[in-house]
Amino acid sequence: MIAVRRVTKSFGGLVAVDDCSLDVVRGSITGLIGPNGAGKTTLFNIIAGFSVPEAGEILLEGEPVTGLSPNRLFHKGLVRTFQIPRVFDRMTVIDNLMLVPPAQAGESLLATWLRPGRVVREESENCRKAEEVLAILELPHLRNEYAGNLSGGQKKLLELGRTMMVDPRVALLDEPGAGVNPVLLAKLCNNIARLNRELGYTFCIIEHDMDLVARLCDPIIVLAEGRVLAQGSMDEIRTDPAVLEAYLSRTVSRADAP
Ligand SMILES: Nc1ncnc2c1ncn2[C@@H]1O[C@H](COP(=O)(O)OP(=O)(O)OP(=O)(O)O)[C@@H](O)[C@H]1O
Repeated sequence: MIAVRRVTKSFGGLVAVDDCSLDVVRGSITGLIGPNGAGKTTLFNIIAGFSVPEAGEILLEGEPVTGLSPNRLFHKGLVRTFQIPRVFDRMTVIDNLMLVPPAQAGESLLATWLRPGRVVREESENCRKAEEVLAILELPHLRNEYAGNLSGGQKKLLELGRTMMVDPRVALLDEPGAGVNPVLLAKLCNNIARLNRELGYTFCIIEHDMDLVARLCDPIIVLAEGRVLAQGSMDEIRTDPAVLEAYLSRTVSRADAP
């Protein structure tokens, strides 16, 4: 689904992603893990068009997409969420969902005059889809709540819901579990697994919560210093000496820090 080929990105003298190549296989829930500063978010930003690499290439189902804007990639079915959910606080939950589908006729003043039937049809289809998403995520009771009043975990569910509004081919989730209470986390995991199993969504997930990774992800790709250090199942990763070394050395160096 996604091929990263020899991608490099630096900030000043610091090489954040270093000649990195990896694949996200169609239909998988691929985990992307690694110590702080390993380059995970930088790589996500490059894949989703928020940042342009100095070298290398990104392919989406074989098509070169390096440097395309997030908007163009969104239209090609690639969506991403953020560690801190980006929802519209002053809009209701249902409006946050209905706003997502691209190029709605109702956004054009001319279309509302010339093709009112089409605008109404699109809007009601959009509303039906949003209600369906709310039902799947078990959020109908929050339908008319302002997004700004939701808890952090509920916002993460809403953000997942926003990706579902466009039936993405692949969704990149940045730390979906961070700051989410255990009850909502279980719900979030169930939904990701279900979307993968029943609707065939491909996911690539950055996550520090190893329970979540073990529960959802296969394969798991470990990044360290901007490169792929290891990949495989959780059992393979857990016992890989290079992976243990990368995590342990970080823990030790942090413990040594003043
Ligand atoms: N905009 C930027 N300007 C300068 N340096 C940056 C920038 N973005 C990232 N970096 C640096 O690049 C390196 C990789 O950062 P990145 O955020 O991609 O790592 P990460 O694996 O996502 O870390 P974490 O798990 O802590 O989120 C880090 O050393 C970071 O300080």
